Amino acid sequence: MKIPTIDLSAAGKDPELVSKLIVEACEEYGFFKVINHGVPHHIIKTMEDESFHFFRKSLPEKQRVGPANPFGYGNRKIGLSGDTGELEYLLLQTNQNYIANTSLLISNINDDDPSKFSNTVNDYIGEVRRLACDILGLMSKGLGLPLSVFTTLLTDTDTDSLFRLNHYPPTASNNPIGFGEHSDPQILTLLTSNHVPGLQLSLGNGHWLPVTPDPQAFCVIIGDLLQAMTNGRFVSARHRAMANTSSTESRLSMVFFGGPPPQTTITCPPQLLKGRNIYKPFTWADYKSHTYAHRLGETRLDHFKL
Ligand SMILES: O=C(O)CCC(=O)C(=O)O
Ligand SMILES: [Fe+2]
Repeated sequence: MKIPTIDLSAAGKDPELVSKLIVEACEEYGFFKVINHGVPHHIIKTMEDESFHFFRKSLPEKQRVGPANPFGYGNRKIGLSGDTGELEYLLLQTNQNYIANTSLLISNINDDDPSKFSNTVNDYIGEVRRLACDILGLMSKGLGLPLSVFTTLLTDTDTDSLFRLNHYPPTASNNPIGFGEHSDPQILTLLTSNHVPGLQLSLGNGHWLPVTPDPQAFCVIIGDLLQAMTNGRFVSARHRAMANTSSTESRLSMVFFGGPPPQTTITCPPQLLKGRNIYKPFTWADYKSHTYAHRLGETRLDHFKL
């Protein structure tokens, strides 16, 4: 079993081939890596530096940006339904007002330049959103759909995308789990991490495939909404992160979750529908309420099966 790695620079010359490889990876794993993705290295590096700068602050300082209810700084508690893991995180909405306000709160702590964090986050999000749209465009092409069916959901002014910084400090705790098994609820996730390992992909039946960390690559993870919009043809990948057992180094993952405007109806486009619908139509707002009310590890999409 090997995680597919797709060279996006080949899409210029042979978009049909790259689209086909992406569709195959989405059907088989719901998970693949992309390289030569065009996100400049310095944008990723600056985001990583700013993240570590934040996580190095004292606990009471970080807690001023929390609790994550659901947004802001969180420590060990994941979500509001009792899940826990060996990590701390910062979960952010991606709209500019929210980023500006959070950045003020963060920079006030140490009298940092208030625009530093917001500029870094905005630059990063701009790049990963562009990358997410490139990938969604290639998926649509591979599925024979109009190119914009999925991308408009992320470019709409009301797009409900999130950005999450996960910090896994070295831990001697007995809890082996950093971030428990789950699928991401949105459309598409783009994750990059530093070189410390931890991420694992579920192969079903209790088997897990460790994902070799590659700071030059992005992991692309299919979310529940894309599984519903393809009527189950694409699978949302179940994954988890193990606690960081390195003795000295911290693990950092930076995760963009591309989500649609809350009132978007999620259903399979007629051109793609073969046979009958597996899922009843629902809005993203409905799906979020359901998600927040349940445990991380539940197969939340099953609730919307017909
Ligand atoms: O940190 C990781 O590698 C996984 C994090 C994750 O799955 C998430 O934030 O949804
Ligand atoms: Fe995830």
